[in-house]
Amino acid sequence: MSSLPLTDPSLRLPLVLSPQNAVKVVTTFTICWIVKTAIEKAIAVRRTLKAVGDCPGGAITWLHPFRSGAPVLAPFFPLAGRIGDYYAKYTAYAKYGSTVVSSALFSNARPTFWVSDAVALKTISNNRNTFRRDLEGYNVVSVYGPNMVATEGTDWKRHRAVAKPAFNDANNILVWHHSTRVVYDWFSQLDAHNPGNKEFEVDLLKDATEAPLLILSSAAFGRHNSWTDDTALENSKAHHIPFRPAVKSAVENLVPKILTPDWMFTLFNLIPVPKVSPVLKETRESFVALRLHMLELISNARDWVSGGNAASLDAALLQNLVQANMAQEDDAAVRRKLTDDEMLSDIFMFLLAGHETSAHSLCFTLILLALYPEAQQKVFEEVNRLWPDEAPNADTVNASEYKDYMAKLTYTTAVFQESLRLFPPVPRVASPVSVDTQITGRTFTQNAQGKVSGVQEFTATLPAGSLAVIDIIGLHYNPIHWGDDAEEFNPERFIDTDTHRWPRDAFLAFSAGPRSCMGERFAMTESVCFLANVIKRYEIGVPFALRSKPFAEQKKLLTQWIARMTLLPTNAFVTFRRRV
Ligand code: HEM
Repeated sequence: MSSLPLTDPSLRLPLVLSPQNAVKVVTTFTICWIVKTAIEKAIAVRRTLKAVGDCPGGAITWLHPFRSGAPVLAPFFPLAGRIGDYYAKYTAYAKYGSTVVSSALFSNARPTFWVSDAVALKTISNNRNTFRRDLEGYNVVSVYGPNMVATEGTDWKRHRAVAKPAFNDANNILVWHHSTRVVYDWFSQLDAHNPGNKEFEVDLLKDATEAPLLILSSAAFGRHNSWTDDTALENSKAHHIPFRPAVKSAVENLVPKILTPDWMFTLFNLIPVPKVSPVLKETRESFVALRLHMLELISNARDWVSGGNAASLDAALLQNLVQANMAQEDDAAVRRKLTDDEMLSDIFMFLLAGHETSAHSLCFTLILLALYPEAQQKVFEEVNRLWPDEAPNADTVNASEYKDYMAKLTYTTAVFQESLRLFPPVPRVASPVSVDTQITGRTFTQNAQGKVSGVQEFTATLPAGSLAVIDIIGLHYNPIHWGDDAEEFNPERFIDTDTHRWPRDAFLAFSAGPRSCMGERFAMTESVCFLANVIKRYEIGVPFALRSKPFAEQKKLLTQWIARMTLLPTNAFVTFRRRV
């Protein structure tokens, strides 16, 4: 009997794969892995959709709505009107006939509840033990370290306790004073370039967004820069990028900074690539320069405090942060102590939170006043009643009367609030759910004219681990709270009368509850002061090129926005003409 010829090479296993076979094996493995992952995900998503129970919706959201890619892809995805679409406002809720709708997040099969109901949102905002902070989503604002916005629990309380006392009445007086100074400084520039009462075009993003930064730098940090003068306070050794451009550039380039690993900055510096290398270089340099500027602010403030001059430092916020950093002796002070990183990061966070939000809101408000001349006329008449002659300028203003001014500028305030309702700078906030809980939503029917009927309460059960979305823009367009004309600009809705009290709980531009905006009074004061002064001096119009277009087209174009750190208006142009 002959044995098998085991030594025959044709019968040996191919221990070394040929390149073609290797490609085949890798491809097969990859396909198997993709199919397996897709099946697992599909099963997990199905299970998640069951977990959302009877809550209307039950859609799949493909992108995590609060991670870096989401705002960038927002103009294209999710598709128009779908749950998660930034521009859908209330459309998705109207589609499902419910103020709370559910979806399953594909990436991690997380049940997600989108909420546009004032009652449910009050529960969410006030119950922070159940509805937590989405800390991972705030990594983007923690480039310099941990800060108030990106912490919770005792750490957050410590940050908040240090900063909060600075946002008092005395600070609002400073805010009014510096807002007047900054706005008059701007007027001198505008008038110098546009003498007489010739009508001229203003690029609001370029020209007006500096104002809140200058006001914040002065009233919070004691840096009294002017529009043209960036160098007066510069200590030339360290910063070749002055403070204002450094802040602006850092804020604008925050997302690229977070998404780009350090080695890429180095690589693109060594190998210059057109368009990429210059942006990365500018990003890196502005963050370095801003750090140096903030350290300089801190160092000056420390000198003041240790020299016993703290009380005369007209920057309460900076003073509080620095004192909390220097705290050493008694227990109470030590409990409030801020580390160097925390203090630096809080300063950056305030520059970020207190600048773009107000700046973009002012752009939208001026655009709305250009589009609605009747509203502009009412603001003008109100301001004229307050200041029948000249409006007080930086030298003549008595800022301690700011409360009286604010009380008399109710229509101007209503215009700004209506602008915040229509274009909330922070359109949505995420809140992970820590334990099984319930919220009250409402089902309804809505006819083609937008009329709502048949409103009925229902209970949505949110399992632990799900995500609640505080849908500020959805809430602001909810007709149950704001009426059938919720899409329209109507400042009167913010004015209380004997028969109408505007729905406070349905206005979340500044959020609500313990994590609400610390700078709300600051922002309202600076914005009302800014608007009153601008309208007293100038008549605002729509850009020349749009004058022949129908109103709907003008409105559509001028109010376009994209989602960035805050809602960013993309066609912020108006005309100014000096009133005689
Ligand atoms: C129109 C202007 C403003 C709007 C619409 C606005 C809106 C908001 C919103 C919605 C939040 C909550 C964000 C979240 O939970 O993720 C917030 C938080 C905050 N805002 Fe504002 N803000 C404005 C101006 C300001 C100003 C001028 C300052 C400071 C000078 C400021 C300081 C803060 C701080 C420190 C927080 C964090 C509070 C905390 O986490 O406890 N904001 N703001």
